[in-house]
Amino acid sequence: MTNICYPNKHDLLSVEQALSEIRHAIKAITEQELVALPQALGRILADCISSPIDIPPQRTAAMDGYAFAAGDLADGRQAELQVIGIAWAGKPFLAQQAQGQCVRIFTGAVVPDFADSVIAQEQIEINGDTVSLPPDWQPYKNIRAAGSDVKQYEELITAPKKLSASDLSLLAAAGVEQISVKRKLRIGFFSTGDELVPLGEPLAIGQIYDSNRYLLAGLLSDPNHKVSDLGIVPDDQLKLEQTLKNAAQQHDVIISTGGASVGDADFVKQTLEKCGQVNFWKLAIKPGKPLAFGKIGDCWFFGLPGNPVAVLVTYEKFVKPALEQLAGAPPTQALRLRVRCDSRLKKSPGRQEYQRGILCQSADGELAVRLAGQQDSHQLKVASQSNCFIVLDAESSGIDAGEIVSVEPFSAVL
Ligand SMILES: Nc1nc2c(c(=O)[nH]1)N[C@H]1C(S)=C(S)[C@@H](COP(=O)(O)OP(=O)(O)OC[C@H]3O[C@@H](n4cnc5c(N)ncnc54)[C@H](O)[C@@H]3O)O[C@H]1N2
Ligand code: MOO
Repeated sequence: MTNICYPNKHDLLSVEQALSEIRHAIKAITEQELVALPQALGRILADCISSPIDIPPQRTAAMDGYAFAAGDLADGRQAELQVIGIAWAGKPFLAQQAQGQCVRIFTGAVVPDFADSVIAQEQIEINGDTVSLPPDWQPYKNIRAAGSDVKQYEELITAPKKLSASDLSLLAAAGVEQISVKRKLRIGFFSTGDELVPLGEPLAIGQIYDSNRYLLAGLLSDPNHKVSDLGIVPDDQLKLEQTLKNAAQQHDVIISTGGASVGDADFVKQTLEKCGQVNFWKLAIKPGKPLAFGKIGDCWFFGLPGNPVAVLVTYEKFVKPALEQLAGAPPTQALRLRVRCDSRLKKSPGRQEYQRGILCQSADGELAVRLAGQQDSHQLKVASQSNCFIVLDAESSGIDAGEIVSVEPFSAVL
């Protein structure tokens, strides 16, 4: 029998210390690739882009109506104008105009050179081929100047930025077809555990279905990721070592779940130590305490705990920001709200807790949160019913119903 030294609670790193360790360790990839605009949604812009053209390229009408030269008319007086042609969007009116004449014009059409004003059709009266302007007509209205959205050579989007639908629309308006983005991260993930069975097979006694790989596949779904599912690895140190070494050759990041704790079949931390380096292991967070972070060759490694809710929390708090940083994305942070909590929350001081909650908004806009259910870290149904984390500081010893708490809604970032 060997003497074993069990780590105690004083070995736990705080959430802030762990995030700072990750921030200092990880450097963004520098490689880029060109993609066509429709493929750029959600990708990370690598270089700033300037507009090759004015947007809009010419002066255009903002209303359906009539284009005329205000200088032809006496201020504040009713006026009759002869309609001499039509300017359509895409089919400009190119002929000359004489004093007292105007052109029928539609929204988006180029405003003829002679005109400096457009009046909306609701404001005029039509008499045959003339229109009469009301006495209160106003000059210089309803014309969008060339470049009034963006001037030629003006910067359209500053890099780095995760490209949104509005960004793609802006780039398309400027005629930009190819976009330089950061290359995708190659990410491999696997589950460890002799008890795990893939979907489609019957369960023998003691076995459970591997749910973590489906959780991770969903969490990792992002246009900046090229993800490989490496399956289930048994609780066998040699097999784990081989998997880690092979996967490290082909990926930027490997993520495992399970085997991260201190049981006799938990080999993740010691295997990481053998194949590479351990930057940290064991955090003052609940759930998610036995999280291992390190490196094998050039490949970053996250050994997440096996409990499914601990996977959710450690992915959101540590893996997600690490992947964003590695991918060269601008940093984001979870939106944190201070709201009333309608449940009593139990907690022992020591670890920062991410309890699963349900955030609601009343008809008058007031926010309140309640506990989604029991908080054991195997309870996936409660996680599935929740829509936010209720964040309790490490020192907190719980709260009474009615107190104000910090809440992080899922999928809301700043
Ligand atoms: N003596 C101690 N025991 C434990 C500690 C501790 O500090 N001292 N920490 C506990 C905490 S906290 C966690 S979290 C777990 C994590 O342990 P492991 O990372 O080693 O995870 P496993 O033991 O492999 O599994 C834990 C639990 O999760 C189930 N599991 C694992 N993988 C999957 C999967 N892919 N899909 C679904 N469910 C999975 C597994 O069957 C276990 O029930 O350790 C505590 N123990
Ligand atoms: O961190 Mo564990 O995830 O408390 O169960």
